Amino acid sequence: MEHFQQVEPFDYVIFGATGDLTMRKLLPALYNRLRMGQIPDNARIIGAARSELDRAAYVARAREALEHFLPADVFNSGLVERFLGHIHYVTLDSSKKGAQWDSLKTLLAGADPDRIRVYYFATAPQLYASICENLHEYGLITPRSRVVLEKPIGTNMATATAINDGVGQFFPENQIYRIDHYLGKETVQNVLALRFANPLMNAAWSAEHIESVQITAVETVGVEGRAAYYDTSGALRDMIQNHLLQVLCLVAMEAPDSLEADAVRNAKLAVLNALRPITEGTAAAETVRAQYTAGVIDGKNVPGYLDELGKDSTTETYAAIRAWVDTPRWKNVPFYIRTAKRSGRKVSEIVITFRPAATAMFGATPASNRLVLRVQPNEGVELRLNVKNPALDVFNLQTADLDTPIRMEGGMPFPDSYERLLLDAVRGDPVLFIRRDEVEAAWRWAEPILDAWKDGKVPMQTYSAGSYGPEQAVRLLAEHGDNWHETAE
Ligand SMILES: NC(=O)C1=CN([C@@H]2O[C@H](COP(=O)(O)OP(=O)(O)OC[C@H]3O[C@@H](n4cnc5c(N)ncnc54)[C@H](OP(=O)(O)O)[C@@H]3O)[C@@H](O)[C@H]2O)C=CC1
Ligand SMILES: O=C1O[C@H](COP(=O)(O)O)[C@@H](O)[C@H](O)[C@H]1O
Repeated sequence: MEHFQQVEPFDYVIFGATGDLTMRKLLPALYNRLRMGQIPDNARIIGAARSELDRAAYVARAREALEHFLPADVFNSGLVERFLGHIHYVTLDSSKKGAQWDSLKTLLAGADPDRIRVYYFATAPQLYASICENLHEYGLITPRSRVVLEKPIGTNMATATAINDGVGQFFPENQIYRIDHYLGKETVQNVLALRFANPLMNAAWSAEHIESVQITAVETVGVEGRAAYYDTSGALRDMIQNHLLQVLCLVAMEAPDSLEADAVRNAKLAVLNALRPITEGTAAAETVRAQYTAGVIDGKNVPGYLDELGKDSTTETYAAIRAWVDTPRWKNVPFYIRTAKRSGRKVSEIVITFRPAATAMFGATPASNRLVLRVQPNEGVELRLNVKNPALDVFNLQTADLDTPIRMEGGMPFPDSYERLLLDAVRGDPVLFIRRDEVEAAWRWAEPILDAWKDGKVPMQTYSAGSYGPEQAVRLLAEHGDNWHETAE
């Protein structure tokens, strides 16, 4: 049975409290932690946004959101009312100074000054610096305050640096928690357990035995209600610069000395710094970008990206990249990364393909061992082995998949990654959050790719909604005799 430990009393101030992220993810996550007995009775969740609402009106919105976003078997009206009792609201334009900040100050002053304060920025990143400036000016930053920054941390190196500088002027790095919800996913954290707690894996975890690595995160949804954001972002900024590079780091890093935040972050940073730059000259060979056209998903017709947007756009909804980690451990091992909106399936997985056995004793070369870490859905680990085919009287091989689901006791679904991360910030545990130098190293690698795309060095491909993606992405692997995991079935 997992043990959820209560945390110290806290005030969680959410800037952007009326927005999609708060309603869809943050409030349900905090409610679930209350259900698990983790939220102290006197903890407060303080919403802040410009909308002029009193506490009752905000609580009514929060109740509606919980009704809408929580699964029916998790929604318990008694517990929901208890949860709503923790909620407060202040109307506040965080870009401006003025009396509204005094209301927040008065509310916060009602608790012990040593109480943990988490300021969660679930609002536009352009506001982060001014929120911090105001928090400082109104005396709201205490030694036990921390700030959680939602992505995107910038759209390129310059804007990321500006955000980091703006926040860093008022909060030291050890009080800044840059959230990446992929790091809160159980199977992503399991990469560390699998690699470093199993000598069997650890011994084989290098170019000597590994032929290639695939990291996939594809989804059936399109841009939903977020077209305005997504069209200025695209697949590379939305998923690869952050989530998938973080996953790549965990797969590729050297063993950290401990699970302390800086040990893990230093090891990840070394990987980011070792990523081979993709330049205007190599982008066409190493990257593929594409937009979805109309298609069918789950039996339903869906429009193409441009029709959904209602205008022309050069934003990619699919990206595939062949990345190289230039360290002795990963010499000549391609890391294939891909992400897509409107794919035919929702899958996030890490696939490690091992080199085939170098033996002639079975006639044909045995199939490569393949390790699949299923991040979602059906979290689990799958290992393809060669075994003797018992059906024949000649000695022939067949493959057999060892498949272990990873489940909570009692078959309960895993907590949403936000649940863990929100409370890690309360506990002051930054190991699953990203340090400034990691964000900037990721931009140093990603930005030249975006530049090459903007300069037209890589043609925009198309793929039908519901398909696996553009043909060119298949070729990216075929050049090395590889194929994407689904095409191998
Ligand atoms: N939605 C999602 O799934 C995800 C979102 N994110 C990130 O989270 C952040 C929020 O996203 P999302 O919830 O979708 O955005 P929304 O546009 O839905 O919400 C924005 C929120 O910010 C508030 N706001 C806007 N301007 C101000 C201001 N000047 N002062 C105070 N509050 C303000 C809005 O409320 P009001 O108008 O009342 O002021 C609203 O509560 C963004 O950085 C986004 O990139 C990251 C990952 C996923
Ligand atoms: O950060 C984001 O992630 C989601 C995908 O997350 P997942 O946990 O469902 O895999 C993606 O839909 C969204 O565009 C992106 O901003």
